[in-house]
Amino acid sequence: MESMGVARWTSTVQELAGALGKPDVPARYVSRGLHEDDQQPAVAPVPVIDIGRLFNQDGAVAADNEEAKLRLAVQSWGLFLVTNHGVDTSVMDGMMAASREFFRQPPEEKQRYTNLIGGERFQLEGYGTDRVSSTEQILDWSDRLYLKVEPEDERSLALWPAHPQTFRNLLHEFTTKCRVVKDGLVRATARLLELDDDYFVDKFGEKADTYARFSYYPECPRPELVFGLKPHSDGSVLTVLMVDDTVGGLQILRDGVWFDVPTVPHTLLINIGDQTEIMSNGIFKSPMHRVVTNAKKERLSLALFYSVDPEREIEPASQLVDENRPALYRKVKVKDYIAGLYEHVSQGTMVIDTVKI
Ligand SMILES: O=C(O)CCC(=O)C(=O)O
Ligand SMILES: [Fe+2]
Repeated sequence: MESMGVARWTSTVQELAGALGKPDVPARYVSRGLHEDDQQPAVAPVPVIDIGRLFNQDGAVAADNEEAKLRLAVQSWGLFLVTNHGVDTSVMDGMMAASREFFRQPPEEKQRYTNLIGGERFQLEGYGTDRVSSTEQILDWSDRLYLKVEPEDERSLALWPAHPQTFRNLLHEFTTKCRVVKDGLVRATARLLELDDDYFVDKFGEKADTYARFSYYPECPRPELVFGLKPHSDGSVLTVLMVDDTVGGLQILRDGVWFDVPTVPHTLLINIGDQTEIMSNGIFKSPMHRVVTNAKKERLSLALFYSVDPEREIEPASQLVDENRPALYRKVKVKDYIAGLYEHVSQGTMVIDTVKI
């Protein structure tokens, strides 16, 4: 479908934003009505967890306290901030600066990493816009650089920016440190569910894949009409997110109300993904979130999506299923789930609904 000329959308949002001389946006980007929900959202009081303490089982009292915060976080918002995470501030700042520099390059430089094969067939990895499957699809006000970072031997280094020169090393360093954060968090999550500590670590498998998504949100002349990213939940087990600390935009839905997610320099944001919701049999929910646009400032984020080996199947943990709480999700192959996710995201629907029993 996307290879049909009619569905193609070759201009990136950045080019479009740069070319716009008047305060308007093409109709294809308009995804909400004027004044639909124009009340200033409250800031979500999401927990801030010191994971140095959480992971340190020797300091039992301190760890208990952090574990209580984690329990609260995953049972309420499904999203939390982490400090003391072991990723050097120089790596975080360097990675953000290098990504900004990548997106600031002229279009022809970035096109060397294009996500369109032969100029038209969409592939997951590379630089460009999201997949455009039909002319009816409402588009998001963001460009992306999407790269597989794990397994390391499956990296397509040709699509990793060579400029700035620091980019590749920083991304390698960042993902190496974030892997430790992810492993510790899935162990802590398993403990909360009274599963073996390594329950999720083992589920991931040797061929588990991790994708990095750099999102670039240009200034948008009509932020009240256009989303940087439409409401969605992540298809991952969990997502580690590093956001611009100078401009907000991420919002989270709770009980039908949208809240701003706070930004705190040098923290990482963690959100639970659909694969955890399925494996925890719905005890932990994958939160709906979205990104709003900003009229005056560009914004950047980097998400790492941690997923189970695509060839494996996931289902609710048998320990979490009994006659009082039957399985709420059916077994699904991860590869099929993720393929469904891309389809649903482009149509603005929820893939998790397709596996609910
Ligand atoms: O840019 C952000 O803050 C969030 C990005 C996000 O939700 C995603 O990439 O799935
Ligand atoms: Fe997301």
